[in-house]
Amino acid sequence: MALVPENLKWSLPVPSVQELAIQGLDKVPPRYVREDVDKIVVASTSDPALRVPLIDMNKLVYPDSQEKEVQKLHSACKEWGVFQMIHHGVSDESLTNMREQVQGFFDLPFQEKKSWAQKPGNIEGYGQAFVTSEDQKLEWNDMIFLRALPVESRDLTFWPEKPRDFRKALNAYSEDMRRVAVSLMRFIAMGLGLEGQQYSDNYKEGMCDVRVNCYPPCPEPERVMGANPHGDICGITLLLECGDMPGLQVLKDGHWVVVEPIYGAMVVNLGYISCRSKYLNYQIPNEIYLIMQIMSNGIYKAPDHRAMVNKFKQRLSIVTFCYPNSSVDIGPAVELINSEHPPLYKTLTEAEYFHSYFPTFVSH
Ligand SMILES: O=C(O)CCC(=O)C(=O)O
Ligand SMILES: [Fe+2]
Repeated sequence: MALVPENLKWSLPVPSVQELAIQGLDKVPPRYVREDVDKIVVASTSDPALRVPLIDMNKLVYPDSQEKEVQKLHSACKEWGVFQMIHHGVSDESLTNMREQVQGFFDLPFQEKKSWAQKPGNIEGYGQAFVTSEDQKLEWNDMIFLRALPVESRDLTFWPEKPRDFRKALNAYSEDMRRVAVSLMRFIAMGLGLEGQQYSDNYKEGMCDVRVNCYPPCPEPERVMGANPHGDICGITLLLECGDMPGLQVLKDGHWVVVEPIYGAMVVNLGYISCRSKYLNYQIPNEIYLIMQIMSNGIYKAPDHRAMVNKFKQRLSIVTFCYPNSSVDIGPAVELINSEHPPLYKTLTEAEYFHSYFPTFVSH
């Protein structure tokens, strides 16, 4: 059973940003202008210590390099909550197919894309996310959000049939992403000193939602947000860039750090159930409850991140939110609890987890 907060279940219709962008405006409309864009940005190239960690899945797998790489993964999860991962095992063909289909979809005329538009009362489909009031500031972003796994959760009325191979590519890609989550969880658990297999098994039948973000070129990129600062509502997020233009930024020690795309790498971030009313337009209590953070009893962090946009180039990102199986209880790993480290979180079923912290969450 998937759970969605009431106020995330629908989005008010607002203009397509791609359609706005082709009008050749020299100023952005007032609803997109943000006076609060936090400008403390540190380019990752300026300071090696502020470069997002790089993890090599091959090194995690091979016995000779495993111990060292697991340690590296552990510090990445602890200090950053985000890393780039190479040699993740997904074929170039699957990545390329998915990129091409996604690009092809956003290249369709607006009227065609609208065939798969969001509908009232439903979060899936093509449109703009989380617009809940007429005076809310808008993000410079069009997107399509689809539940991809388990297969029974799919609603094909929202799955584009154009380009022709979109559905096929997404089907294969989502299975690939779940496999990556399963392998990676083994090593994340090992980093915490846990027996990896069980945590990895927890993701085998898990849910995957896919969101493709399209950030069109913007006449005043420094005055808008592509995606507001937020944390992801899931276990782990796997992000694939479609090109080489940076946009994603991660908050680290008070600085926004640019994540420079590495061709073929995935960006992995630990997801949380978050709630910074400062950032979000919807009201959720002011605490952070993080699936990974709970599992690690507070050892790991979930990063706030945001997306910035570019004056001349469109950017596309393909984001997969992976969750553990819905039958798995969410709570600190028992192995991490002892008299020196009491549990920081209660153990709850998935349903209790959503309901107790987020009274507005309802099942659908
Ligand atoms: O496009 C990006 O770089 C970030 C997108 C994101 O954070 C999300 O969709 O949750
Ligand atoms: Fe995100």
